[in-house]
Amino acid sequence: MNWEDDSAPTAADRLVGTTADGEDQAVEAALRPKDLGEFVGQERVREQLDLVLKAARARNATADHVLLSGAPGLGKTTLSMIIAAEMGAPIRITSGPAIQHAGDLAAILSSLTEGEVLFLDEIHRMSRPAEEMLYMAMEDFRVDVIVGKGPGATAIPLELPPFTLVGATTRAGLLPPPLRDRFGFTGHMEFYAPAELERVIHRSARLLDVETDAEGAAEIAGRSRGTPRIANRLLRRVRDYAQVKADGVITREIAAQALAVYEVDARGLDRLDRAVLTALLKLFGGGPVGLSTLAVAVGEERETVEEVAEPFLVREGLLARTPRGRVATPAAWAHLGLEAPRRPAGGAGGPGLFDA
Ligand SMILES: Nc1ncnc2c1ncn2[C@@H]1O[C@H](COP(=O)(O)OP(=O)(O)OP(=O)(O)O)[C@@H](O)[C@H]1O
Repeated sequence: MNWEDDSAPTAADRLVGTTADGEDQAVEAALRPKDLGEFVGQERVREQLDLVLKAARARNATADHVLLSGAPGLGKTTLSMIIAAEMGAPIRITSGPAIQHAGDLAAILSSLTEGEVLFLDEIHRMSRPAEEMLYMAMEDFRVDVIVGKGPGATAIPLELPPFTLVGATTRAGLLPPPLRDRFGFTGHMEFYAPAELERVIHRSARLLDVETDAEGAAEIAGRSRGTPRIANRLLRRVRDYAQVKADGVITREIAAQALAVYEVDARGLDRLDRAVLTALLKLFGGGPVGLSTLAVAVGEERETVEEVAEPFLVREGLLARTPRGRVATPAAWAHLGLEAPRRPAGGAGGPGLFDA
């Protein structure tokens, strides 16, 4: 396999992408943990949430509104379903972008039943008027429905049954403070440690009826970028490989071979990530180089490099964004098996950013 193939890498349909495609959605439903006990990792959020829910149950009350923040695929939807299950309540699922008008939200809110959980994904992308309606609904369980237009418009108050709003966002910082303050509990979801992802993989393998040994699960976990959604997706691709090329059992060797075919390397970098790093190292000597130049070099849009490839490379400590441009770290050279050039200390170009 040739990682440095010339053809342009593409961001579409990434095996290590964080959004769920059609296949993911179908399988994810079957793989979702059903209660807090089954939910792997996120110890602090789980423990705090457990208290919130137990206390609400003891008071025979509806649970406080919950805000879950964190990257896609870390389990926010799963946790909202668990909250409903633990409260013995039904759940309604919608998302910020689906609520364009305050009327859309009023229709949903007015049809909720007592104690129901309303899961609002991407809550930071809701329209302003809907957001303002939500303030009152969360606090007073009441909305004002505006009837008519202009000077003749009247507000008709509508009582709502008590409900629990579970808001999810990848960008907690984008939420206006009045909205953030109305949540009784905020849980921040962290990326998962490899050992936690191994547990996710063993659990999913059991549910999918695939035999996986400890080392096989560890190999997949190490390439899953701290994200259960990616771990589950890689597991399914490795399962295919194990069935077609071997006896169906996932070992370290089989997992490594399978993921080499899919171009996901030992650290979870895919073709696009590697193309960006390779260009940075080989064409620009490790940088600094401007984002636009780097994007042209890999034949991608600026936004793709900045929003799709870079966040993980930065998180992994392979690339740094500096005021002078993108710079590779020593770990990047080591990861691609290349030797960093020695820069003359204090020479013409000034001292290298990572000179000893
Ligand atoms: N803690 C966990 N334990 C076991 N499986 C998990 C855990 N968290 C997530 N998963 C699995 O990962 C997949 C994605 O989870 P989920 O849909 O809840 O993520 P999300 O954070 O809501 O993503 P998005 O922001 O894209 O909606 C699901 O199949 C779920 O079963």
